Amino acid sequence: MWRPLTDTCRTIVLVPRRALRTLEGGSVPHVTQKQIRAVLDSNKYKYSVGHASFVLQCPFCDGQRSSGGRRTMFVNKTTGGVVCKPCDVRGAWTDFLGWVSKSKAPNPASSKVPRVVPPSDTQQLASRRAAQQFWSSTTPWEETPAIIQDQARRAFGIKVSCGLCYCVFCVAVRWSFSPAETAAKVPEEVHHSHCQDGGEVTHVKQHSSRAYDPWCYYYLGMHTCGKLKKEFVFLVQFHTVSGREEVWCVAYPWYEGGEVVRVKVERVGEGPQRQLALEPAEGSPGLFGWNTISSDAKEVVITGSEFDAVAVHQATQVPTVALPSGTLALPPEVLPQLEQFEKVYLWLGGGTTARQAASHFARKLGPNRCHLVCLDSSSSPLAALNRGHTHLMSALKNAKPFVNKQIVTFQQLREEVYSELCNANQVAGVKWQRFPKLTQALKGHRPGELTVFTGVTGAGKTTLISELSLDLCQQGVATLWGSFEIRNVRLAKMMLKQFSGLNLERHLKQYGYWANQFQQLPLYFMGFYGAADISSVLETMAHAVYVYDIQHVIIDNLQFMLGASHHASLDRYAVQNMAVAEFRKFASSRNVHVTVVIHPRKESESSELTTASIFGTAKATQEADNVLILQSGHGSSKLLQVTKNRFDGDLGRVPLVFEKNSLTFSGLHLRQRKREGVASGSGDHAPPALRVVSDTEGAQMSHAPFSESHTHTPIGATLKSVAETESSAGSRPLAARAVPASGSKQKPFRRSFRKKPSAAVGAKSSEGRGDGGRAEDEKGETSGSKASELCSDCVSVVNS
Ligand SMILES: Nc1ncnc2c1ncn2[C@@H]1O[C@H](COP(=O)(O)OP(=O)(O)OP(=O)(O)O)[C@@H](O)[C@H]1O
Repeated sequence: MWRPLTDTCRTIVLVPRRALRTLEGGSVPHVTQKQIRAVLDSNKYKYSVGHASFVLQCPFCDGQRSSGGRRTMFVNKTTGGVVCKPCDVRGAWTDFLGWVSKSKAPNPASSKVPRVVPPSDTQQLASRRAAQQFWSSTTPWEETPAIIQDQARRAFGIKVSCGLCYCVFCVAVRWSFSPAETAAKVPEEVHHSHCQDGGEVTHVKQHSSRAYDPWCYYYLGMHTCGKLKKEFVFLVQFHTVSGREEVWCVAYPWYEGGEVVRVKVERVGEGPQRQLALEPAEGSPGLFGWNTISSDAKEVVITGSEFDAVAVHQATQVPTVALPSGTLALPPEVLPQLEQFEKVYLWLGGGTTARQAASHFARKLGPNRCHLVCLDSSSSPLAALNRGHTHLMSALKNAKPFVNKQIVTFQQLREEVYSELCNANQVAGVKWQRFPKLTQALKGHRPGELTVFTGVTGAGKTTLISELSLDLCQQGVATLWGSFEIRNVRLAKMMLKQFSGLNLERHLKQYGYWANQFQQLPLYFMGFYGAADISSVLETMAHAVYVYDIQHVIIDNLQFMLGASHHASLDRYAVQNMAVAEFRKFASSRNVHVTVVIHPRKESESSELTTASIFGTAKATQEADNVLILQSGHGSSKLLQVTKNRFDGDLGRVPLVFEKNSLTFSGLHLRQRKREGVASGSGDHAPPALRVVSDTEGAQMSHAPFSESHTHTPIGATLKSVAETESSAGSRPLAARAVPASGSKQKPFRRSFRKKPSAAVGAKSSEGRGDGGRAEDEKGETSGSKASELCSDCVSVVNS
């Protein structure tokens, strides 16, 4: 039977692990390749020019630690960041300069230069030990209950087409072995008849000339030896609102130097239940499949998911690795590992998002060696293999070189155009979940566009744009905020309220819980405040796009950024036009969406703003792809007007209602409750469900040993899945435990719901389902007659 949960098989922290970071204004290291070369030359370092890095013998490696390692240091060409894996030295370019000046060695390669930054040996060893201990506590696949095996196959889309071991899922098992463990003897020749699809049988021949063959090893392990030592499915705990929960996960090891250094874990489940984790939580990202790559391999396939990697490898036998965060990011930390390859195939899937990610990654990897693989317009390698494709090898052969030229022909664009036609929905961009009417007008948020956003002073521009960007960020759009008008602490506080849907000043005990969730968003802030030099802002943006794969940059606002004093000699309009042109260029060349807030010129307060009201010349609106205007209405209600939409021309008005407790304009929480009351089952397209926890629970969770659990898929959706798990497990509904805030005796929400029988039912049933605490909670927070007015407004927005 599968192993019971032990202390060693303990809880893990969900990924992507991202901290909210501030990119210090002006202090982002700016270095050119010329400068790096000059420093290396002047210090007499011998180096070669790699694809993404300069490669040199590490001057910091000491004999002991680097034994067996390659003593190779990589200096990133774009950032100047340095890495030497054997001695675990890593740092920024400025660190490197500091070490070099300290060493003052006439012959640095041979002298004893003090190692400056690496973590202590004990730290590194403890981290590796934790990973290996975790890895060894996995439960063998063949010992997992059949029901879990089926669930896992279904969840990961793995079609088992034969009764033997040669399905993709089984094959994946072999990736869990270290080279030492896999030194098994391979029989002279083994024939498998597998992957039957529609009557077609693919015969795979294994040759004895291969010292080690993954598939045969599994074959031997399973059928000759009868038992495997380690597998990759095991039991792990996740922290939930109700406490610890035991769930099945698949573990993907990241190897370095022949040993497991970290394990990525994916929860077995469908849709929003898919969660990721890393053990240990702290450490560098790695590549799945690295242990299968020989040091002299000259080509590699990079996929977005682990099972895609296995599928490609199975079908083509070409060295293949999977990225740590799929199509979301290519962390610079893994670039040195990929330096050895002269040819890199990027096979991230067939959709528009995958294509865009592949193009972005190709620029980071060095465009000249990159080839883009696309089997057809929508399928991943695994899906293709499941369909019985025997053409994965020819897809690799037909891979197109990455086009990074000024002149292209239609022939080169032909497939991309076809893919866009097939994936019209994806091309339209990421949809706002909180603002469906905005999605209806703009269709989505697309990379490479410039949005100009305006509204009168104090209308709520920052508040609204914050919620709009948060909505996208929760869906995985990596976001960089440049707030030149209000400090980052205030901005983050506002976003946290919008994220939790709570007035956290009244629920301080829940701060830890929500902060832990919020911290996992791919959200970054520039450290500028007040006027700033546009070139430093652009440099910071470029750095963030390279290092953090930023997809959305917000400049709030342009007038504050430009300031008055900076360009006294120049016409203000000219300065603004220049800045707008730079942002336009940045958006197009980097394929990043840039949103710029611009104040309007002073106009009569009674009249509505128009496109022509935007301060400056017509340049800003001409350059923009989208123009959004926040129109002030009566009381707390406002309108967001779309006055320009270059994508498909649809214009429109989005009704907004300001909710003071959560500083939101979307009415998300009310809409959520109403839907749960009216419709049964929310489905995949439901907006993220945020939930209320009681103060006591919040406090417990924020101090719990693994309270930093976080999600890969939109956080709200994951929390919702947790709620479902809870209620299905028959645990006490959360609403019953939620502590209502003290205060007002009014019941505005309940009253307004009572007007509509279906909504009233919903309010009641939502209590039973675990989120009704919010109704109790909010009734204490929403005060005065405005509250009841707000509530009926929101219901009407929902109805509309
Ligand atoms: N509809 C609203 N009703 C009441 N208060 C609001 C509304 N919208 C925003 N606020 C509040 O008004 C204040 C100013 O909002 P915000 O900073 O978003 O406006 P802004 O348009 O960006 O201002 P500025 O013109 O100074 O840039 C904030 O405290 C915000 O919470």
